[in-house]
Amino acid sequence: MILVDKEKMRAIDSYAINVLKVPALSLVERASLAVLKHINLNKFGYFAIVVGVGNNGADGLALARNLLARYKDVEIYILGDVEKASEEFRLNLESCQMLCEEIFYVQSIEDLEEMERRLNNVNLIVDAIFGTGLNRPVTGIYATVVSIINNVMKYKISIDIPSGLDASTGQDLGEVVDSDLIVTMQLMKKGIYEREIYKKKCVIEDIGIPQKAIDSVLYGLVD
Ligand SMILES: NC(=O)C1=CN([C@@H]2O[C@H](COP(=O)(O)OP(=O)(O)OC[C@H]3O[C@@H](n4cnc5c(N)ncnc54)[C@H](O)[C@@H]3O)[C@@H](O)[C@H]2O)[C@H](O)CC1
Ligand SMILES: [K+]
Repeated sequence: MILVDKEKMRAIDSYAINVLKVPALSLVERASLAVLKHINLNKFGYFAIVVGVGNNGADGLALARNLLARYKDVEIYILGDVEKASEEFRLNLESCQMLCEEIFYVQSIEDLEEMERRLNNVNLIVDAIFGTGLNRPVTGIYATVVSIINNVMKYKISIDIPSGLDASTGQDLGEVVDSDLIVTMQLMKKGIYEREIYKKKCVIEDIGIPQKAIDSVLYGLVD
């Protein structure tokens, strides 16, 4: 099994997008559908999607859009400054705004209290806060939200990486989302594989990153 650290994964993503011209939006969409296929829509109907403002969050918003497309009940919780959001995040947020009434920008203590209250009513929580972009300890409102998510007994899915885990070292950068399932994109991350508690609940999904991107970055194979 190929194992990559976050630097290598980000280099592969970048090669696919910038050299092989794979649209980033396509990768985000494929990531969202890769998670959707692991959700039993006959069993789960009321979702909380918790997003950061990077592309992990974009994956989460694309998943929210696909659930809303099926008239599922979705609440979206946004952490961070949307002004700093990625293009793929912004495009998916625009569509979610047309489909979803329940979009919450979590910034204050009152917002956190409301979130904690509302999470008791959903039956599946999606963690799309941080992926391979996590680059420092999780603190402040992010840490509080991870704790809120971990304290509510609901089925949880983490997109790509359980938020709080360093995808390269496997180090907990603060409290880590204690998800029931981790759907990691394209390649197994070293930080997951080296921690049995995460490895045993992680599935790998192909999101259409060309093998040529992987071979070029990992083995230097170029035409
Ligand atoms: N890159 C691609 O083509 C694809 C990526 N996918 C998904 O995107 C994430 C990586 O996205 P990125 O925007 O680089 O970073 P994150 O979304 O993981 O992080 C968001 C943002 O958060 C900031 N940040 C980092 N650490 C902290 C912290 N401790 N506290 C607060 N904020 C923090 C930092 O600025 C980051 O930029 C990848 O995991 C995939 O889920 C697609 O799946 C496929 C295409
Ligand atoms: K995540």
